[in-house]
Amino acid sequence: MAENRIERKRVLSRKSKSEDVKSVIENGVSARRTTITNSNVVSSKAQLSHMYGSLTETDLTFKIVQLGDSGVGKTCLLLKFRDNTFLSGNFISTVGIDYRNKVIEIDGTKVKLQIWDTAGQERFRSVTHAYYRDAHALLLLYDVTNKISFDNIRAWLAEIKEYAADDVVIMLLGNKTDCKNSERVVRKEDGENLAREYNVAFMETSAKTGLNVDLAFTAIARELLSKNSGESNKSSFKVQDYIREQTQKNTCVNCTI
Ligand SMILES: Nc1nc2c(ncn2[C@@H]2O[C@H](COP(=O)(O)OP(=O)(O)OP(=O)(O)O)[C@@H](O)[C@H]2O)c(=O)[nH]1
Repeated sequence: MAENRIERKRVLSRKSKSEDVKSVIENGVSARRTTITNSNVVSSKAQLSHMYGSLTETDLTFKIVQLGDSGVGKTCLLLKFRDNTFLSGNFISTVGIDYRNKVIEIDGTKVKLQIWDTAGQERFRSVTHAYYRDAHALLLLYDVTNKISFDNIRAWLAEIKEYAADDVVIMLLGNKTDCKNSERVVRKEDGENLAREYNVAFMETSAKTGLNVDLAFTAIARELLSKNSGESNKSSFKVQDYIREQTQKNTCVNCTI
C-alpha cells in the first residue's frame, strides 16, 4: 500500500533498471530497488537473487547494517565502498532503509556483503530496529567534527544490545577525517577509548577521500569469515590487530613516496 511505502534516498534511485543490470554484469553487484516496504523485502530479495543469482555466485553472504546519527556519512561510506563515488554538496537524509550488495574475494572465498544503509533520524528508529536482529555485523558511525554524534554512540550501543543478536560483530567508525584539524572535535584517542570500553573494533575513515573505507568492510568480512569457520573460538583472527597491521602498512607506503 502506498502509505506503507518507504521512499528510498535520492540520487541512489536515479539509475535505471537496465543500468543496474549492466552494473551487476560489470561489477558483480546487485541492483537496487526503488521502494522498500517491510513486507516486500523478502520477496524483492528473492526476486533479485533469482534474476541475478548466476551473475553473483558467492560462497557466503553476510548482512551488515550501518547505524549512526543523521549526517555522519553512512550513505557516503557505502557509495564510496561500492561505487568509489562521493556525494558532496546538498545533504539529503535517507528515508527509511535501503541496501546494496558488493561481492569481495578474501583468500579465494567469494563473499557477498549485503550492506543496509539506515536512516539516522529518530523518526525512523522503529523501522530500522527490525533490521538489527539478523545482522551479522553492525558498522556504527560518528562524525569526528560533530561531538553530539560521538556522545550518542553510547545510546546507539544500548539500542544494539536491545535489538541485535548477542554475537553480532560491531565496528565503531569515526568518519570525516579529511576535515580540517580546526573542525575536528573528537580526538582519535576518544574513539579508541570508547571502542575499548565496549570491546568493539575501531578505526577512523573518510568517505570523501576513501581513507580506510575498503579496510573497514574487508576487516568486518574477515572477522565474519573467521567466525563462520569457527576460528574466532581459537582466537586466531583478531580484527583490531588486522586493522593495526593494515593501517601501519598504508602509513609506511605513504612514508616512502
Ligand atoms: N568532508 C566529508 N563530508 C562527508 C563525509 N561523509 C559524508 N559527508 C557529507 O556529510 C553529509 C551527510 O552524508 P550522508 O552520507 O548522507 O549521511 P547519513 O549518515 O547517510 O545521513 P542520514 O541519511 O540522514 O542518516 C553529506 O553532505 C556528505 O557529503 C566525509 O567523509 N567527509
